[in-house]
Amino acid sequence: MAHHETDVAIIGAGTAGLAAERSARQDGARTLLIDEAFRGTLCASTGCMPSKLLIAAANAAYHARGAGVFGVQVENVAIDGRGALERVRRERDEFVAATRASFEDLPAGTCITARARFANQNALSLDNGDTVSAKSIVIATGSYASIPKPFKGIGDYVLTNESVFEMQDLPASLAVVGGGAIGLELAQAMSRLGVDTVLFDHEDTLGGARDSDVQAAIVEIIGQELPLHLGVDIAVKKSNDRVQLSWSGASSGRREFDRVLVATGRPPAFEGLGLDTAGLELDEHGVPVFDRTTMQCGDAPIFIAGDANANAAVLHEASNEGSVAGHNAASYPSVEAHPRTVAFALTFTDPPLAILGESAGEHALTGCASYADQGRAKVDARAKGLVRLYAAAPHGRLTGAELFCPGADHMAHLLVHAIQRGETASDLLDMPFYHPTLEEGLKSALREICAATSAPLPSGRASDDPPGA
Ligand SMILES: Cc1cc2nc3c(=O)[nH]c(=O)nc-3n(C[C@H](O)[C@H](O)[C@H](O)COP(=O)(O)OP(=O)(O)OC[C@H]3O[C@@H](n4cnc5c(N)ncnc54)[C@H](O)[C@@H]3O)c2cc1C
Ligand SMILES: NC(=O)c1ccc[n+]([C@@H]2O[C@H](COP(=O)([O-])OP(=O)(O)OC[C@H]3O[C@@H](n4cnc5c(N)ncnc54)[C@H](O)[C@@H]3O)[C@@H](O)[C@H]2O)c1
Repeated sequence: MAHHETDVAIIGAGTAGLAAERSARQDGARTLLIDEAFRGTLCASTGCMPSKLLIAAANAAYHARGAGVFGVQVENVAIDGRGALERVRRERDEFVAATRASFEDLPAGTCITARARFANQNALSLDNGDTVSAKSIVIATGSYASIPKPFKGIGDYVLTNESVFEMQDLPASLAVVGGGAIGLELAQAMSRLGVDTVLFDHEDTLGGARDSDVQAAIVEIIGQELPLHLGVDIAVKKSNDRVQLSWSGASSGRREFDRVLVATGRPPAFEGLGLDTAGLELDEHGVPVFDRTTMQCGDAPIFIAGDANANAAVLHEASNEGSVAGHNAASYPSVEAHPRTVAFALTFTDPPLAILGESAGEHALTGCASYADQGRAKVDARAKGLVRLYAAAPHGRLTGAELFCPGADHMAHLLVHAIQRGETASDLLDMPFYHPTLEEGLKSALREICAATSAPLPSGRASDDPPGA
């Protein structure tokens, strides 16, 4: 049992906590990084990286099967489920090892392996018996996979992002419950890997898209690959060696599956943290009320970053928030506001879904481009989906976008950077676009916005596209 005194104590060594520790230390603070296990970040171990590795395998299978359209015959495409999952884990383990190696680079004595609990606003008690006093504390405890009650009673047959990548082989059939980012990505990947997959959601929307045309496109395009049951209530029970789902609502039915993957949201991980003893104001979901520009909880010497604040649960936000939290924790009671970057979320389906900036809103000017007939997309035999751009009158300053089309993961960067720089549709059209590319497809949406504003099409630039653009 030891007592530790420090300037900044950080609870949680994930992406947010590591960024917080680094920035507080760079500001000259003494730091302590407390984690229950130092397993490596969620992103590397059970999040971004293994999911993208599984998607890569799935897309390899999909493209091999689809090569016939180009006159390339690939016979007998077979999925080695064990091999696919082994590669996921092998590559994933390298990402995890790199994260773990970064713990070892921290100054000696920085890391404490224990679960932390608030004793008061400046003190923590650890489950190894140690105590910590700190001038300020950063909460970076991440999130956990919530499992709705009915699914809790069926043991190992229920998978989450924590167990799905540990399977030794692919199941023959899989129910995916929850059509958010995790459910959509993994359902499509499993289906492409030959698993008989069905996706369920109690809402009638998928992937968090706010635009009804984009929603309709997601349902149509993903629905061509696997059955979707949206707007349904689901009951579940174990049935011999399988799981039986019954659903009712917008559709109804009953079916047995080998496994069920639950992806119904990830609330903040606050269990045992003693937030009540920290004297913080909590919102209706039990999350400390905090300032998005300083990451400070009220006026307390406590800061919160990453999935723990349930605000923007994606990696680059966890990293930036951690950096701001660490900086302000080090300088507390003086804190500095850092403007947020434009909201940016990608879901790595095929085609990918990108949601940027503000939603359309009542007064937004909108521009639409279909990718069902877009030149480069047709060349690549992946012509589907659409783009919706939003802009503010009177000049057509870009404010947001939703893309569900080939290349959306890359084109979204171009657009989100333009939004953050305050550029107009006309400004973007003044830039060169190469032919034939997916980016060219954005021009018709940008022109639509220009046509509705006082900002003219840039002079000296083509107002039409060549055939095949
Ligand atoms: C399947 C999946 C796929 C994803 N894909 C993407 C993607 O492609 N792109 C993207 O941008 N984002 C993606 N995300 C989201 C992204 O992974 C998270 O937003 C990000 O990793 C959160 O980082 P964090 O630091 O907040 O949490 P974590 O990395 O989870 O860190 C929290 C740490 O806190 C520790 N901890 C918790 N409670 C305590 C306590 N009381 N005491 C001590 N330690 C504690 C935990 O052990 C853990 O190490 C994905 C998430 C999932 C689940
Ligand atoms: N590509 C990425 O960046 C990426 C990938 C995966 C996850 N993530 C992050 O992880 C977070 C969590 O992902 P998620 O997909 O678990 O959550 P989510 O909140 O995005 O989606 C949960 C879905 O489950 C549905 N749902 C909830 N309870 C249900 C029930 N009882 N029955 C049926 N459906 C139910 C909801 O309607 C919703 O569609 C996301 O918010 C995202 O920020 C990001």
